[in-house]
Amino acid sequence: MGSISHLPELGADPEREYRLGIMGGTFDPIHFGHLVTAEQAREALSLDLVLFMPAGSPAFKQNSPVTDAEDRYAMTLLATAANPAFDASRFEIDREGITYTIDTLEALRAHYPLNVKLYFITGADAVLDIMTWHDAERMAKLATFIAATRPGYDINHACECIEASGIEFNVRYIEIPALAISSTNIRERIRHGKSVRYLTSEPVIGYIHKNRLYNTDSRERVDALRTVGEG
Ligand SMILES: Nc1ncnc2c1ncn2[C@@H]1O[C@H](COP(=O)(O)OP(=O)(O)OP(=O)(O)O)[C@@H](O)[C@H]1O
Ligand SMILES: O=C(O)c1ccc[n+]([C@@H]2O[C@H](COP(=O)([O-])O)[C@@H](O)[C@H]2O)c1
Repeated sequence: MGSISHLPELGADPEREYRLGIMGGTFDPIHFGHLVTAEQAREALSLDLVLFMPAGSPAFKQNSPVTDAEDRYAMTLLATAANPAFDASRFEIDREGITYTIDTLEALRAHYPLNVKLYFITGADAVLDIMTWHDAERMAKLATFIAATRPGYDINHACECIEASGIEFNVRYIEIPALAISSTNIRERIRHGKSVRYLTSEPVIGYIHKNRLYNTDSRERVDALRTVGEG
């Protein structure tokens, strides 16, 4: 499974409880919806730190093309750099195979002493199907799930689905300022030459343009190279 390198120190004082937030996502690209969600969760649950964890090979996106993990990690690093309570982790992108949250939570649990509590942050869409995630019952024992409201998704419905599953998830629901931003929409806008300013941070936008991510040009370039390679 591999160890988690470069992890921040937490849990040194055995008399104190520490709270570690994990913001998991594909982050293709990371945007202000992710950052607001993490920051509001940090404040609402008094988290000591939020670790942004780009998924290496997202379990539910096996049939969709996903941008190279190094690019998604670089953008995550750029977007989180200015917040002292945020950190970006390579753990899931350095792991081989399909990325399952259970593997990450088990590794974090083994790494930190028990006075460090784990909080996995999700939006209302992702939390809706946590009962179908790999090894959901074991996962439910390792972390509290923070479910944040997201425009277009019904948090009450998510709540009902989780209850109906019969798995005893510990879920905390939080209301956050609504930002109807998605990575899909950002990718679409770039493909059509539209502005993505104020949907994600300037350094992320700079990185996208410098590396020609998401635009038709780069897609055509990849296809052309593939054709040459095959020919
Ligand atoms: N605007 C938002 N408000 C609240 N939560 C969000 C928002 N965007 C994403 N999230 C949450 O962040 C986590 C990671 O999301 P992800 O990286 O898949 O972004 P996405 O915008 O949903 O991407 P895509 O459009 O490619 O599916 C998920 O738990 C998701 O619910
Ligand atoms: O472990 C699983 O089976 C699993 C299935 C779907 C999603 N997840 C995690 O949920 C987070 C959001 O996923 P996504 O695909 O919406 O970006 C991310 O950390 C994923 O690794 C995890």
